[in-house]
Amino acid sequence: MSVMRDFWILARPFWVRRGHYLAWLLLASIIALGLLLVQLNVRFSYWNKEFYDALAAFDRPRLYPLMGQYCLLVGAAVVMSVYLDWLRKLLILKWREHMTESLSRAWLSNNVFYRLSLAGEPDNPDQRLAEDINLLVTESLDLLRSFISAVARILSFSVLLWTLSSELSLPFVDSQLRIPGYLFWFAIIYALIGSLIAERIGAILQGLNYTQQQREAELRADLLRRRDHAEQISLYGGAAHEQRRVMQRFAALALNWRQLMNRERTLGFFTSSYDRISGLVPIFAALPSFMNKSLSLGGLMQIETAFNQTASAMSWFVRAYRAIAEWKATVQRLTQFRIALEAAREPRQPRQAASFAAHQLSVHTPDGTVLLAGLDWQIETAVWTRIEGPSGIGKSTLLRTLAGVWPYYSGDFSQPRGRSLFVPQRAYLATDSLAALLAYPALDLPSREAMQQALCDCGLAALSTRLDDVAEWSAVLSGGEQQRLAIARALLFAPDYLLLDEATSQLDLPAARALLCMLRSRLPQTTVIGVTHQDKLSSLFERVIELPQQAPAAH
Ligand SMILES: Nc1ncnc2c1ncn2[C@@H]1O[C@H](COP(=O)(O)OP(=O)(O)OP(=O)(O)O)[C@@H](O)[C@H]1O
Repeated sequence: MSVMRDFWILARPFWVRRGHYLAWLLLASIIALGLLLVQLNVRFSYWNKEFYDALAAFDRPRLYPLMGQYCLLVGAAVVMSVYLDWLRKLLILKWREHMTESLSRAWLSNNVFYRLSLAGEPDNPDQRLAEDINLLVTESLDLLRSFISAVARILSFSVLLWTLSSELSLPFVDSQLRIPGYLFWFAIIYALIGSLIAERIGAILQGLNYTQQQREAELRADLLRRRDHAEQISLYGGAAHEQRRVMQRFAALALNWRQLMNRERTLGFFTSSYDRISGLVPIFAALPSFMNKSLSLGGLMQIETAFNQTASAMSWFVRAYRAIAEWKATVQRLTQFRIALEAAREPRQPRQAASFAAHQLSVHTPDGTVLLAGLDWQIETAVWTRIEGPSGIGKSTLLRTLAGVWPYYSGDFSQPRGRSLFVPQRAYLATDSLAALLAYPALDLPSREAMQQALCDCGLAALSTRLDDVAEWSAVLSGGEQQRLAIARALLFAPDYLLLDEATSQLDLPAARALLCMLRSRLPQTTVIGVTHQDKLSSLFERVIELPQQAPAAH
C-alpha cells in the first residue's frame, strides 16, 4: 500500500487546498455522469426488448412511440458522454496545472535544478514535469472512473442477465445438474478465458511498445542534434557520416517495429475473432429458450446486450493490472523526483557577512575529489580581485562556490549581502527579443535609452535598433559579440558583486581591455572577482589570489 501513500503525497496538495471544492465537484460530476450512462445503457437494453418484440408482432402503433423514446435516449446519451469527456479534460487540466506549477517551482527555485544536474539524478526531469505529471493525472482519473463504471455495469447487467436466463438443466452422472442464471456464469467464464488469452498473447507487446517509444525518441534526438550542429557538420563535410548514423538508428527502430507488428498480427487474429463471435455467443447460448418460445425476440436481444456488457466489465478486472502497473511506475518515478527535490531543496547556505571570505575552505568535485583545500582569505569591497592558477586547478569551480551554486565544499565561507551577477565564458542567450536578453535575469525591462546606451558602451551600437527583434542570438552573434552582450547585461544589472569567468576570452586584448576599463568606470562601487587567462589584463586587477595545488596562498 506504500504506492497509495506515495500517490496521496503527490495528489494531496491539489485535493486538499483552498478552493479544492471545485475539483471535488468536478470529480463527483464525472462519477455521477458515468453511473447515469450505465443506467441509460440498462434503459437501452429494455428499449431493445420492447422494440424487437413490437417488430416480431408487426405492432405498428407501438413502434412510433418507441422511436420517439429512442431519440430521447440517444440525445441524453450523447449529451452525457460529451460532457463527461469535457469535464474529465477540465479536471485533468486543473490538476495538471497545479502539479506542474508546484513541482516546477520546487525544481527551479533555489538552484535545485542545477544541483540535481550535478549529482546526475534523477534522469530527465523535463520528462517528469511534462509527461509523467500528465500520465499520473490522466491514469489516476481514468482508472478510478473505469473501475466504478465496471462495478456498476456488473451489478446492473448481471442482475438483468440472471433474471433473463432460465435454469439450465444438464445430465450429470445419474441425475440432472441444475444451473440457475446459467447465462450469467457463462458470461463470466467467457470473459475470463477471452481476457486471459488476450493477455498471454499481448503481454510481450508492453515491452516492445516501450522499446519502440525509446527508439523513436533516440531517432528524433539524433536528428535534432544535427540541426543544432548544422554549421560544424557542413564545415567538416560530414553529411555521409551523418546519413549513415541516421540510418543505423532507423534500422534499430525498424527491427523492433517488425517484432511489434508480428506480435500485433497474432493478437489481431484473436481479438477480431473474439469481437465478432461475442455478438453471437449469447444468442446461441439463449437459443434453446427462444426456440421453445419461453423467450421472446426482444428478450433474446436484451440478453445479447446484458451478456456483452457483463463480459466486457468482467474483462476490465483481468486487463486492469497492466494499467495499474503503468500507474504504479508513474507514481514511483514522480515520487523519486519529489524526494530528490526535497533533498536538494535546502543547500548549505554560506554565512552572510560584509564581504567574501574563506576560512579553511575546501572545494571538491561531485565524486569527492578534492580540487582546492585550506583556502583562507578575505576580499575587500569595491576591489578587483583576480584568481590565478594553472588550467584545471578549479578556478571556475571556486567562482561557482562563491556564487553560492556549487554545493560540494567543506569549511567555511561568507557571502556579502547585495546583488550579485555571474558572467560565464559562454553567456546564456535564450531565443527571445534582444531587449529581454539584455534585461536577463531581471524580469522588468530597463528603459530603451539605458539599453541602447549599454549596447553602444560595449561596442554593439549596430544592434541598438534591433531591441525588439526575436532571434536565436547565440547563433546570430559571434563569440566576441556574445561576450560584449553579457557585459552590457552586467552594466544594466549594476550588481554589487560581479564574478567574471573568462568573460572576455573571445575578444582580442585591446578590445577586452577597453571593455573592462569601461566596466570599471561605469560600476566603480562593484566588487569584481575574475578569472582570466589573458595575462595582459592582470594590471586591471588590484589583487591576485593564487591557487597552488593543495597549498593555498594569497598576496
Ligand atoms: N560538474 C562537474 N562534475 C565533475 N567534475 C567537474 C565538474 N565541474 C568541474 N569539474 C572538474 O573540476 C576540475 C576543475 O575544473 P574548473 O573548470 O574549475 O578548472 P579551471 O581551473 O577553471 O580550468 P580552466 O582554467 O582550464 O578553465 C576539472 O578537472 C573538472 O573536470
